[in-house]
Amino acid sequence: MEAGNRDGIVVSLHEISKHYGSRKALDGVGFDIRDGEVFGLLGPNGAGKTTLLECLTGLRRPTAGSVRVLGHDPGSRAPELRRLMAVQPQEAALFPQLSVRETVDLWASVYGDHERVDEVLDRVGLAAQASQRVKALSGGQARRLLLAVTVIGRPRLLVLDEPAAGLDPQAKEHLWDVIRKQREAGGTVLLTTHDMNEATELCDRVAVLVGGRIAACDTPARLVSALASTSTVTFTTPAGTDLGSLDALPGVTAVEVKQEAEGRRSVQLRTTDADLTLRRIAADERLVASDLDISRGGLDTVFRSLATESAGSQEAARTKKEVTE
Ligand SMILES: Nc1ncnc2c1ncn2[C@@H]1O[C@H](COP(=O)(O)OP(=O)(O)OP(=O)(O)O)[C@@H](O)[C@H]1O
Repeated sequence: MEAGNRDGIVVSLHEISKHYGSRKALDGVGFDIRDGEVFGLLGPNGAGKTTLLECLTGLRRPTAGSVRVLGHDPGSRAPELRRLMAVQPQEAALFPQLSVRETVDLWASVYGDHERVDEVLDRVGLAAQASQRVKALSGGQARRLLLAVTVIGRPRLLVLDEPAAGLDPQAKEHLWDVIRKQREAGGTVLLTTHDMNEATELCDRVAVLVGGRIAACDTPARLVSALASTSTVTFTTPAGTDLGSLDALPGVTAVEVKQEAEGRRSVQLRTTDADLTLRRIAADERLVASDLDISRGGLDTVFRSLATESAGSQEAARTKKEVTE
């Protein structure tokens, strides 16, 4: 095992705050990332995700708190850390005149131990473009190349800021494959994403950052079972049907008519017991219900409620402060 992660902790953040003048971008953030985890950082625009990644990769110094990455202070720019942690570079780091293979060869030459160049090109979906010049690549292809140069040195920790942004579905598959291979090889991944499906599919744990604070941190499944308690049930019924009985069904918290057309009415219910609600609707002959459907709460439901709740409580705290001042 590598020095610095004997306790199985690759990243350790404790009470991190970062202020830009009077703006608090991060406010007492703390969590650990374990060896071999794919860890997702989620949060609405402006939540502080990039700032946190910058503190973690040594690009910024936090105003307060401590960061350890593989046993090092990232601000120290330890050469050991540069070898162990790979951060996806910006497009400006690429030389337009080089070919795709020459680019990856060049990055590989920096590392003593590295993956086979052709194997990595294949993994990111650029095998067919290996001889093409960088300047002739499309935006999505250039992002694949950036991913290739990030993983070529077999990093212990891979840090990716919104890696899926701007990728087509096939390129996303390649990205997910790269991330899964990193985990299979025993590596750790930290990524930010706005895609809840991606977070659910890929991440072992996620932290939801809202207004510079951690609103929740757990596995996607545990967050969903703890926080996304309601599901949506929809069905259609003949227009004019009496819907009065629906409110009284066990678990139902809201009933809404979504649409009425051609003698049919589309009804949507929020419920904490989707299976029971569905059975009762199907069994109620007066409803003549058809097109019954359930949409269970997922990580997107959790995300929306955490973002709204935290934004609401921060607004309330600000108002209270203004009132008392
Ligand atoms: N260099 C800076 N100077 C001043 N304020 C900044 C600076 N960088 C970020 N901020 C502010 O800090 C807050 C957090 O920004 P950050 O870019 O970390 O958010 P983010 O979660 O990455 O957002 P996004 O999802 O939009 O990329 C925002 O309010 C932003 O305006």
